[in-house]
Amino acid sequence: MTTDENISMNTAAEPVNGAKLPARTDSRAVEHVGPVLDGELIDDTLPQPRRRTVRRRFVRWWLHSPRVPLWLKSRPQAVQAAKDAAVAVLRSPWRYCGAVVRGVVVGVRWWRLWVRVADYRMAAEESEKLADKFTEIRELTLFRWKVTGAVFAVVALVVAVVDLVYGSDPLWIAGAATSVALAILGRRRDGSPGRKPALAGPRTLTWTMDPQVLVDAFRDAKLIGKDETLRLVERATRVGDGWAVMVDLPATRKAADVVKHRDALASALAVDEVQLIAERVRGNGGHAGRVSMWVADADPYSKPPVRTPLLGVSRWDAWRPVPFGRDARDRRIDLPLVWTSLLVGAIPRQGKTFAARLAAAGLILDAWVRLYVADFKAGKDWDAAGHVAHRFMSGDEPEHVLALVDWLVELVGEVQGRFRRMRDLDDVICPESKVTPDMSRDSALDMPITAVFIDEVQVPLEDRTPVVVQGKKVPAGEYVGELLTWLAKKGPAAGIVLVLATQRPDSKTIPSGLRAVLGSRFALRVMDWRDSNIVLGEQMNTRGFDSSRLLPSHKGVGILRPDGDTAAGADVLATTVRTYYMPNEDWQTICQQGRALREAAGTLTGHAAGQDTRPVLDRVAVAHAIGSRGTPPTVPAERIELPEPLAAVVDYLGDELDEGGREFVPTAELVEALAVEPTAFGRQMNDHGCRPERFRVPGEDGRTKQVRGYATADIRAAVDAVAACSVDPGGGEDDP
Ligand SMILES: Nc1ncnc2c1ncn2[C@@H]1O[C@H](COP(=O)(O)OP(=O)(O)OP(=O)(O)O)[C@@H](O)[C@H]1O
Repeated sequence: MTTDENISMNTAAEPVNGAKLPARTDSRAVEHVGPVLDGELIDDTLPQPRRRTVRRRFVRWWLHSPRVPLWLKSRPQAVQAAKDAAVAVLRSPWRYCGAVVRGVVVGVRWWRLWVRVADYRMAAEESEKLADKFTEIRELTLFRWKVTGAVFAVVALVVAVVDLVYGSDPLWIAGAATSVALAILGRRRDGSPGRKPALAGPRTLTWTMDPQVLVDAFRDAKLIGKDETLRLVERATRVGDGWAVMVDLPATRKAADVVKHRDALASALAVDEVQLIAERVRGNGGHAGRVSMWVADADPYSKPPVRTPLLGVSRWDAWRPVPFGRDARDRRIDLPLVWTSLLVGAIPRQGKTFAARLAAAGLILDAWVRLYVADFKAGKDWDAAGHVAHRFMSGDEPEHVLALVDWLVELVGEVQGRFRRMRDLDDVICPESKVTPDMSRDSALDMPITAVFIDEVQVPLEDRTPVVVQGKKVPAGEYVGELLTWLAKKGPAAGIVLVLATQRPDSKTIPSGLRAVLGSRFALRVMDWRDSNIVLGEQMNTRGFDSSRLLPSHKGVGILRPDGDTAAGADVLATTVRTYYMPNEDWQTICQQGRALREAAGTLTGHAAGQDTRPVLDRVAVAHAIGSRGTPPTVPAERIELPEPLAAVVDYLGDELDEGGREFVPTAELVEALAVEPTAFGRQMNDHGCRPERFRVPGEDGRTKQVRGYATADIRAAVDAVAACSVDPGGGEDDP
């Protein structure tokens, strides 16, 4: 580390996050810093070069050589191979007997054809000369019968003689040799017609023993061609309550197609499609044609639901993915929430609220998380959250929608404030323009993770109550959509987590702009594939993920498309998950625990602390942030009465006042149009904060000239300021 003499390390810097951080300050005093050492940072977590010994080279070759069988490389594969061998040995007597019987049948069939001179007879028939050749064929048949009788007689004689002379031992040996010959004759051969037995019992188990059945299933499902075959990468092994196998498809066949046509494969394997999990193996160990399959013994979701593990924990770190549910293979699926947002969609009574509450539970158990909960279902489901939430409301009236608009405006202002403050923080505390775990827990910085839960978000999004936004009436729902889109886009980096649940995941209700910026999606059962795509994303049904195919009885089961890694793997696009079961009493316990944690940490604020403050609305800042609309006075338009001459100016300008319309309007034009006295008009406009400015405009002769006038942005701000003053004092309360 080198140092500049004019700069010293101020060891008495203010403590940040409990630790003293060195801060650089200018100082004229020269401070001795001891010897100056020069060094280099080495990251010893990276793979370091190792000496290549003969043993290492051999081990490397052994592990990578395609000539060494897989069961000699991996312990689980060896165990499975031993099990398969034991099963094969136990089954061998039956298989042998079966082969001998088939050999006898094949032999007898062959003999019948020979004795009836079938080939000659057929040829004669085909050339329509059977009548001519009849005598000849008959003689030959008689002769062959005689040969057969003679052979039998000779064999019987030989058996009798051998028995008399040498005893029964040679006969046993001959019998054994004959049975081997018959078993070879009757062995199962690919493509031998009439020799492939119909499979009895569940095919699920058969393919684990006989890979040929798996190949046939792939062929039947038209995932590979008639002449193509599969390569087993890993033989079938027992994993959880099912069987797992990894296969390589023939060249040019795609694993994505197998995932897409899982239903056909499930049918070919005679299992329900919920029992079959097919995933493309990605990354280093995989390629575009490698598929990992897992087939459950029974419907994995018919088991009783599992309670959330959060019940047993005393606290949770919101930065850790929250336990969300379990997949069919019973792997735990955790959902990362910070730095992303979540959309939950389903038809009624499928477990949306339960899923959203699971996400909330993890955040509630972190005392540093600030919660905004808006329950437009207006039921009891979210009531317990009122004990921990900074802002809470439950209801589905227009006044609740207007209150939500105020919350969102407050949050947009909050996000902007956080970005401004982050810009001023040094690189040690804030390395990027993103909230870090330490920052979120530093009360001096006041940037806690802020989670916004909106249940039945379609209610505010469809609300038609007109609100005046920058002098123009817009439906409240449209404005909520814009604010949510902005928050979902910019909020995550500033520590805002949006969780939206909707009963109507259709394209009209959830604006496409909003959907596009919601990082994580969870689709429980919906009516058709279009709705499923709206929640999960475009074309997801063609990639094999369609939540309309989930069964109605599978409550809490949905397709999760996470924004980040899950236990199913970082490269897995989506997984079917059954959420943990968290009934109301567990939810209440968690909320009480969250309250106790907040009381202990001194972070209980707002509604939960009995201080329902009005949202802080920085309308001008929001106007700049949202861009398209400007400042949002969240009161119904008809309730606003603009004073003169502002009302006349707004009327006169109409749509031209909108952003994207005129930039300024000359004073002379207004005076003439409104027929007002110029000095009084100027004074009244000044009272509303509109001061005339000089603007350069091109004149009729082509030259630029200066004109006095008003900026339309100033007029818009004046309108919004009046609207803000006319907000009904009860209209913005948190819990109306
Ligand atoms: N993981 C789960 N395991 C088992 N049952 C569940 C699970 N999640 C939800 N359920 C059941 O599904 C029912 C409906 O859940 P929930 O109230 O969350 O549905 P919803 O989709 O929010 O319904 P609505 O649209 O009517 O508000 C619950 O009463 C619960 O019994």
